[in-house]
Amino acid sequence: MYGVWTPEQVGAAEEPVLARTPEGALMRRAAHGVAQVALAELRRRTGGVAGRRVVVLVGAGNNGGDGLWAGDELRRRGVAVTAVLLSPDRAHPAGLAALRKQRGRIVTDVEHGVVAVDHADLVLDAIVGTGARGGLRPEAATLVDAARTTDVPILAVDTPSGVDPLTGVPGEHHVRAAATVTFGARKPVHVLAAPLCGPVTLIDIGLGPELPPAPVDVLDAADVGARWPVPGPGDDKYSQGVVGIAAGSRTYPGAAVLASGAAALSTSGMVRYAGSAADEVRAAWPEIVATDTVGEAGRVQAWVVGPGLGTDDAGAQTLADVLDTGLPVLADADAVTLLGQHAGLREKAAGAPVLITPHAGEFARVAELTDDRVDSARRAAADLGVTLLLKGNATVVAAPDGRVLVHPAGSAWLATAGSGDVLSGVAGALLAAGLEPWWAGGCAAFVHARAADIGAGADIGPGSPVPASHVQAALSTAIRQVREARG
Ligand SMILES: NC(=O)C1=CN([C@@H]2O[C@H](COP(=O)(O)OP(=O)(O)OC[C@H]3O[C@@H](n4cnc5c(N)ncnc54)[C@H](OP(=O)(O)O)[C@@H]3O)[C@@H](O)[C@H]2O)[C@@H](O)CC1
Ligand SMILES: Nc1ncnc2c1ncn2[C@@H]1O[C@H](COP(=O)(O)OP(=O)(O)O)[C@@H](O)[C@H]1O
Ligand SMILES: [K+]
Repeated sequence: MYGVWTPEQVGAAEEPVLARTPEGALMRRAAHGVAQVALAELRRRTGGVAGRRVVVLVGAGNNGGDGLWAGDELRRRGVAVTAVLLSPDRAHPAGLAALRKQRGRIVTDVEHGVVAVDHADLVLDAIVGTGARGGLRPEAATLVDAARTTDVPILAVDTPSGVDPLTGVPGEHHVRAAATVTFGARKPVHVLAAPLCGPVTLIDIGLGPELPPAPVDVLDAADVGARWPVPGPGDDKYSQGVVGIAAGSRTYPGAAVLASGAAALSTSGMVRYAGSAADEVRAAWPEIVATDTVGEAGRVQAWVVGPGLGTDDAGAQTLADVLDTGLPVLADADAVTLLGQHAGLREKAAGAPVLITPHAGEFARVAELTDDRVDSARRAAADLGVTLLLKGNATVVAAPDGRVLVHPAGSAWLATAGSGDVLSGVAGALLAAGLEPWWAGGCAAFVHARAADIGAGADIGPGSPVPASHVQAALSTAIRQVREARG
């Protein structure tokens, strides 16, 4: 597990470190990290460094200072460095003097900057970092667009310019980095907009002791593998936690098959299905015990309710029935919509071990969703008194006590119909096995995204579209992989 800190928290942690270190030392350390990664990128992409062309886009703040000092170091290694100053009068004075001394080329107009970008082997984006406010200004936007048009690789300094460091929301013009070098701590943008950052290298600048507890956690494979429920010698089919699935309908039997099958693949105990798609579930998964109603289902240790359920009175009654059991409940899809429609159902859910899993549209039915997805999820979880998993390329899981984790999917192959049904089955199985909702949501999101990459072949190559039933089929491999990763 690793932490993510807000730009504000990182800024506050920097202050005491700046106060006890020689002036400029922190920036030099940061810039050294940038230069090292830039040299590695040049070697990897062009086979060498001497004579290679690097263009540094330099903003007026300390982010620009990082870029200038990195340019100085690259010059010393024989790289042809051009710095494009976006605010020539305000460029970091010491960094600029250092680069001039190394006979770096300095350009102060956008036209020449665009020509330099066109001929670059690598661009360093040092336009703006944690001090970003609003969308990129016109000159910066022109240069960023030029880099995108020529398809030159961009190494982002701290954060990709034009992407909000706190929310990860990209402005109209923004950098899409091939890689990012960040300092002191990872920031939300690195996990909320991971595809715009590329692989992120973290440079230690000594902030560790000054940082507060991380407001956002990111799970790794070992965290998930260590918690995945597996049977022990004394277990039987009941003792591992039986999961009940109340999903699907005559119109949407597929949701029931996808959720139930995913649950069966996620734990080795037992899955019960209750609903009007019992025939379809039995046909696809003979090991699942299927009945027509929740009342007939027999004992379970957690319920999944909602996928393909319908939002009519019968759906509302089913949701009420499972909430009344007091067992852990995973409420997805139509169950989220029903929670939005009925205050009485929200009351039943509040304070109970409930995990709700809305996509953005469903989220808006239960709470306000702003650009700040982490803050929105945290507030909604606290207000509703449930754990909330907000779906998307970066999944956000928020507990009512304020804990938040983000899982960056890595690819977008999950953007396919029915994949959410698979997630609900996985998370429900984990709830039944006794994981608390926050961990169940986080572990399920991790394995789900891994299964999509395996199903798409994105783990071994560029990948190809993967239907939800193949995501479901890849769950076993994904679970084996996380179990192999446990410490
Ligand atoms: N502190 C430290 O010890 C360390 C800090 N470090 C580095 O400092 C960075 C933070 O530096 P920072 O605070 O100077 O802010 P920064 O990101 O350069 O941005 C401010 C400048 O950008 C401009 N600007 C703003 N918005 C803009 C936009 N949309 N489009 C275009 N321009 C925009 C804004 O202009 P203004 O509004 O003033 O006109 C101002 O000039 C941090 O990310 C890390 O890289 C490392 O060296 C490690 C040690
Ligand atoms: N662009 C994307 N990148 C990665 N994952 C995505 C993307 N879009 C959606 N997902 C994931 O795919 C799943 C879709 O769930 P959902 O919207 O409920 O679909 P359905 O209702 O069709 O099953 C969620 O797990 C979500 O996080
Ligand atoms: K930047």
